[in-house]
Amino acid sequence: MSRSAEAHADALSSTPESTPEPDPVKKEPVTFKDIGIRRSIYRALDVVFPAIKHPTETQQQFIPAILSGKDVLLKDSTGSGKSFGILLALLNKPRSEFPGLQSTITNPSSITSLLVVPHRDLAYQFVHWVEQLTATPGVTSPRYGGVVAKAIVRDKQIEMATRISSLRSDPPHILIGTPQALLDVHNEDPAALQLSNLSTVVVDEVDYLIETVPLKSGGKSFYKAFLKAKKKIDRHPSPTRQLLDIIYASRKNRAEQGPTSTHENLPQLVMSSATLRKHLDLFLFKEGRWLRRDQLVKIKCSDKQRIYDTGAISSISGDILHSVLIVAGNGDIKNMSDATSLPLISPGDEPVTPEAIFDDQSPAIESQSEMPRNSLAITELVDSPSPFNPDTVEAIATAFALDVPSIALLVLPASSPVHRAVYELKQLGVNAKALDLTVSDKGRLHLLTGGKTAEEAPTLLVATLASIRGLDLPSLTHVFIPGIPEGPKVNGQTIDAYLHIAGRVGRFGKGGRVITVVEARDPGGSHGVDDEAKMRRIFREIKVKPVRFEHFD
Ligand SMILES: Nc1ncnc2c1ncn2[C@@H]1O[C@H](COP(=O)(O)OP(=O)(O)OP(=O)(O)O)[C@@H](O)[C@H]1O
Repeated sequence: MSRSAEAHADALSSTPESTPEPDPVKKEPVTFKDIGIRRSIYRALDVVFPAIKHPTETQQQFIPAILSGKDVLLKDSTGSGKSFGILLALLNKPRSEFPGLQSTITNPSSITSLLVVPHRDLAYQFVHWVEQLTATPGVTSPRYGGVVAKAIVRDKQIEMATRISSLRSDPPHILIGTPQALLDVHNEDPAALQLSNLSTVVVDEVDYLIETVPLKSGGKSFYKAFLKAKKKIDRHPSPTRQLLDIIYASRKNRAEQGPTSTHENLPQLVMSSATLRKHLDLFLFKEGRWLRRDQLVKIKCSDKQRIYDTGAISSISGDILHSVLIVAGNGDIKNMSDATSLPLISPGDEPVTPEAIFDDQSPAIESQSEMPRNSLAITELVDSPSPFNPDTVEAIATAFALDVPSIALLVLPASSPVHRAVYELKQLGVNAKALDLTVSDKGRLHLLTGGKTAEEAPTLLVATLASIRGLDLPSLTHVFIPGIPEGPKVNGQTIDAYLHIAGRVGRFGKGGRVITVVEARDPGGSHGVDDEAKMRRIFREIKVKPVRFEHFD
């Protein structure tokens, strides 16, 4: 890496909690070269991603930090270039040597970085970015020494033995995998992942992959619930926790015995998400102990989120319009009562401070499982009762028909039957498909590059939250959410879920629309607070003014 990048990273590490002031002397925009990215990569960027001209503010901070070998804890809004920037940093690293070559490994190359992601579509997105960048002449320099990236995900089609032999014969420079798939390989053949020789470990969407129990002050009953939840997690740690415990076992053991050594030969650790709550932060240091406190750069660029007088919430990306449709059960579909077509921020409203959200300490224990693909036969679909409210499905189909030009995404609650929703939407004439980037190269290319296939009717992709985190689908314009995301209660988990779902649109200068469809309910009825009021609370928390969806009353 260049000296300037090194100096930059050192400066960051000396003030780990703060964002460094921009250099007042340098007026020219910072380039990828300035932050230590090597020539072949920034030239490939010019060719393959011509819109990516300069590193974003966050990338200017975390790329040099990663290149300098520091540990990094990164939080910035969805679509701010975290994943892409991390990948550039990993590509930039030289390939590690494999010490003490083992006779069983035929290729002397070693795995330099391990990138842990929550679901397989995100793994394929990373591989796709690598393929695009390295297809450019000059980028696949001999320094990679073989395969640049490979994905390891749970896949019934690929035998474990095949996976392992592929890793052993052609270990990639960057191994991208879902936690359970990686753990499966490790359990079968501990040497295949080369965990003891890694230079970098990245956990993307870390708050999803490492479960923690919020520390909320409260009465005895809360404390009891807290202890119970904590015990459960400790007894059954997520695959990501297990993997990190294996990789950083020596650091953890030493920490239990006394002060940590800064000279351990363990990989740097990078953790990233758009939402990182305090209890995870605390856990990472107090109990996880995988990170090195004295070698840590913390980057939290939350101040870039702004509200516009359109009512949209935005990062450095485009505006996102938020609407809520209420279905009444008699065929009525209307906008939520206080949505406005000329939204204004009232003078008393403070500018958005997502730190308030960051500090929220609400129960948030998500399922850590890798989402199995729903693959029910059509007959089973028809015979089983629908778990969906038909009015909600109809409202989504109508809104889709009226407003979506090309591609929209419907994000169902965790463990909802995706194929059932696809089936029901198709019955209403919607060109619905389960989101699956593995289906075909053509389909993947279409989705990941935003390419248009003019002959195809507008498409509604259907997925669950577990399989859309971090995904970047450039041609997406609309996101639909049936009901309170990860409801029924509104807490920190709900708000994070909404932010991650909404964040699939409005990325890097593009606009987008998020439409939540909720049922009208009697507030005094058995459900207590109605869903419209819950949506109002979510919008208050994220400082968003809902706007009317103009096709309805
Ligand atoms: N420096 C840049 N300039 C312009 N576009 C960029 C830049 N870096 C990344 N992008 C583009 O921004 C989009 C979002 O990037 P990315 O997926 O890395 O965001 P993210 O912060 O990881 O989002 P999420 O929190 O949802 O995972 C991608 O299409 C990527 O190509």
